Amino acid sequence: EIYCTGELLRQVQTAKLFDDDKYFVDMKLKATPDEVLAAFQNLTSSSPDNNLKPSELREFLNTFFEEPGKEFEQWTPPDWHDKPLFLSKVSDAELRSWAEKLHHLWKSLGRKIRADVRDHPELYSQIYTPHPVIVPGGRFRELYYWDSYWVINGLLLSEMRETARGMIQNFLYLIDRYGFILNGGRVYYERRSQPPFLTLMVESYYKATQDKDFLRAALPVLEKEYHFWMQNRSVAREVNGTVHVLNHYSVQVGQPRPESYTDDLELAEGLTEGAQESLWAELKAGAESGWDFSSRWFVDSQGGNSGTLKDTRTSQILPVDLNALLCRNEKTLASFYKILGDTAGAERYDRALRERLQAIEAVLWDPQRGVWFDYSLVNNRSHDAFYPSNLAPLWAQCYSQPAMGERALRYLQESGALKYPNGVPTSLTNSGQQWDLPNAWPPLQHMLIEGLWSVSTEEAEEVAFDLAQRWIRTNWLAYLKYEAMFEKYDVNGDGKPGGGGEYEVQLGFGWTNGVALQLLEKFGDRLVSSSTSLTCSLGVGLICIALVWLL
Ligand SMILES: OC[C@H]1O[C@H](O[C@H]2O[C@H](CO)[C@@H](O)[C@H](O)[C@H]2O)[C@H](O)[C@@H](O)[C@@H]1O
Repeated sequence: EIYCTGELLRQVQTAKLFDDDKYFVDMKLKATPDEVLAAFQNLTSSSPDNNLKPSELREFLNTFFEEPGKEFEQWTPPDWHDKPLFLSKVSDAELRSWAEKLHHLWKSLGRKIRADVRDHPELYSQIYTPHPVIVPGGRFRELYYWDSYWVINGLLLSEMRETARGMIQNFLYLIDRYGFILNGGRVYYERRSQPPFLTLMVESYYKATQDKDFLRAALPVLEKEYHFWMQNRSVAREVNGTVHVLNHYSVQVGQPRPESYTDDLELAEGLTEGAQESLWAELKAGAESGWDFSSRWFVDSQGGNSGTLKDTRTSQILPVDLNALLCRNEKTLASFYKILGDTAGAERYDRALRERLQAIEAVLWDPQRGVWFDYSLVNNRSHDAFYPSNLAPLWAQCYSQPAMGERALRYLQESGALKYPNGVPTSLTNSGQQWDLPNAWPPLQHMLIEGLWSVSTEEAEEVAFDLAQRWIRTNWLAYLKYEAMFEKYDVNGDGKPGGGGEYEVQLGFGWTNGVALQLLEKFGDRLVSSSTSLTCSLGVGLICIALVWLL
């Protein structure tokens, strides 16, 4: 009550005292929850209809709440240092100096939670975690689960191993406490997770440090998270007499999201109570997917993949990327057991991996189109729209025949998604939602580029490099214009931040910086900052060389 549900939350949010509903639920209490609720009850019982006027609510908040941000103390990552080695891999001088600036940004995104949050958790929506974190930035003041994978990879390139290790330890702590990892570090995120990337964070850390003791300590906790997904987020499907188990996002909480309360309330206006509850649960499942929100989760009355936000049915879709991610988790867990010499453990996850592969190929792989599609449980058929997530099995290396990789490349080339100057859009549908055209998101670009690179043919590697070049160029151009990094970008225009959805585009930005650093490190010997040279990289060859020479 107060931060997640109840009358106080309802009255404050519907009075729209702040531009963003997240503001109120991030405020700190000045008195105990009981005292605050009793004072509220007192006031409302003496007001007409038990409703306070906006001015009374404002006064009430001034008395009992502090502005957001009081939960952190000043902190600079102690392992930050000038000139990490990877910078020397970036040949283009302008990109190298920009990479240095990105490396500096970790200092402004670092947060340490005050001990008072640990000692008086009832006064905060912030959840205490023992180690400092790198946050996404802007309105996202707290840690976020899947964002942290790209942040940690960036930190490891920046040689900030202590900070990366601390972030992983926070997640292990959250699993011990909740049985799974929350969407983000606030009490209002307590009932949902996000794409399960912790095992891969540990893999990145292990690759950088070879620390077997850390791996040994983490492994039982990683297994616990894996079981959470298998026990609470799985569905069985029979195909040709064989039962396959696949995973989906699902949250059984039929109330508006506290941090976007009025959006959810307004969207559900006019629906029956049951339909409202089910829509709110589906929106929360959408948030759990990390793709909040997208036409990808729309299921219309005919069972097709069109509609509006009101048609969100996330739990009714078996998503390609979630299953590819779990497949990669299974492979990685098996490899951890092998490293630690535990053959039985390795065999357990090798078996899970074999079963996953069969399930993905039976239910999600489309042999005609040569790619993987999300599967709808509403009418037991695929949703064949384009999403970069359709190629996630490449990134996870979760497919049985090398030819499938080449076919998926062909699918991508024929999809129309490669025609945009700044990267691959999240979908080809402009729904006004932020996980749709024209937005392109850093994690999706990175997974696609890595996936194509892993196909290992010259053609696939060239497409991967070309996408990396386009992405770096748009990030860099936007940085030149705004001196900022954004959570998402527009696939059109010259360095244009993304838009749409329920909040303003945010600056900072954790995963964007992590992805840019990874691409700069991987392709640093070839990436260029100027558009003349970009045309060269796009294959205009000799004419281009002559042009550069003339200029
Ligand atoms: O407040 C609205 C929603 O905001 C978050 O989602 C978006 O930002 C996250 C942090 O960068 C990112 O992980 C997610 O993919 C974005 O869509 C939050 O995670 C949602 O739960 C929340 O409802």
